[in-house]
Amino acid sequence: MISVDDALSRVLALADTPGTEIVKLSEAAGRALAAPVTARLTQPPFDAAAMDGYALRSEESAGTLRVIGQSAAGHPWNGDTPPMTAVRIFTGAPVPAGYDRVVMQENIQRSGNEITITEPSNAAHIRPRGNDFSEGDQLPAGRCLTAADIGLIAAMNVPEVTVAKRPRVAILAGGDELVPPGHTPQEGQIISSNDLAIAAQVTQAGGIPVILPIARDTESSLRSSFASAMSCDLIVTIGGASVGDHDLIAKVAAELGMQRSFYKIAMRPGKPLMAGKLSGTPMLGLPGNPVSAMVCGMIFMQPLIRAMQGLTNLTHLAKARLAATLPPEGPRQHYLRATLTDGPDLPIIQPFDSQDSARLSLMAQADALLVRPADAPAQDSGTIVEYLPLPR
Ligand SMILES: Nc1nc2c(c(=O)[nH]1)N[C@H]1C(S)=C(S)[C@@H](COP(=O)(O)OP(=O)(O)OC[C@H]3O[C@@H](n4cnc5c(N)ncnc54)[C@H](O)[C@@H]3O)O[C@H]1N2
Ligand code: MOO
Repeated sequence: MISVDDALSRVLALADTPGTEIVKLSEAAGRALAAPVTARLTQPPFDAAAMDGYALRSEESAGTLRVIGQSAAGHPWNGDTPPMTAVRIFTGAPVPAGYDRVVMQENIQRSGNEITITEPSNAAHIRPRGNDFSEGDQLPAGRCLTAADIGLIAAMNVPEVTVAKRPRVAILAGGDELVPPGHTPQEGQIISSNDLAIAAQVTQAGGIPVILPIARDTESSLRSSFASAMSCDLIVTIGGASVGDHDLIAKVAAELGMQRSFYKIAMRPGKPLMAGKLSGTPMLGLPGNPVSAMVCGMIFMQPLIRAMQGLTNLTHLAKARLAATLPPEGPRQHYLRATLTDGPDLPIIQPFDSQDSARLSLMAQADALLVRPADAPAQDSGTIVEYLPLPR
């Protein structure tokens, strides 16, 4: 069995260079920027007032000044600025040439057309031209566009961006026991939840989930499901990955010519994970236990979907102090469902007593996956350990 790190590099190696498309800025939030954005102008384009007040010369600020006009946002003052004068100015308006300070109106006494400063200060209250960015400045590709990015690109006067196409991800759940939510299960049947949970993870990672009808535990049913999955950019199967008589994914995929990258990894939960390519399309075979499927979805599938959009993966392990004593770990890297509470220096992490990979209720309550390396020694309560935060 290969390690989790080795498996992750092999999974990421399945990603091709993403296809791109151009979208309007109003459609671009959350998309992966695929080409750098270059500012078409300088911002602010002029020295701008940062306060409502009066523009004047610093060296004349002790005297009485004559107000000769006004500069408002969108309506600059274009007249002269002779000595011992000031211009009424509003936030965002251009500071007329010749002046080097804006004094807030609260700090000025005005009588008719004359002002005197009542509370001197050295603050200029001017945003210099180019203070934010300059024409030609670039926002680099390879980032998932945030609200702030969208605002910045708009301010750069760029109305459209080149983004990676969202990968379409076929989700193929199978099992004779499964019926979709909303149906009344007959004897021996359960509700299919994995396909929907994995679809939600696909969406979170920027992909488009295509949930296929639940396949039966027969080779012909799986073959026809694979056939409908082939139009997608990634095929994710769930279940049927283990060694039972009805676990047919590996067999059918192999018969269809799957180029297997690996099958079975030193991970708990998630041992029967498989990965490879089917007719050039990346394929991941997730285990059927609901928590195993989700943990593998988070550790392998979501990074792959991000890589397919040209995004680098930032899996930050955070640190916490153990609230319990843990026994020595086995030969697989273990991801334990756990809760987090505030602690004096680091958060306190408490793994659930049950780590049954079928218990979705505990997965939904968990704040974190406590990551224990394979063969880790026993650890006392209070030891610093690493965890992956779960999305909330
Ligand atoms: N003899 C062995 N048995 C098992 C091994 C092993 O090494 N030797 N590995 C165990 C591990 S670890 C896992 S994980 C599971 C994975 O098995 P499969 O991927 O073949 O999954 P299934 O057998 O199809 O299902 C397992 C479990 O999950 C339920 N399930 C499946 N699909 C869904 C779905 N869409 N929604 C909700 N629940 C689903 C299914 O009913 C089973 O209860 O194998 C162990 N066995
Ligand atoms: O790996 Mo299985 O995924 O332990 O339940």
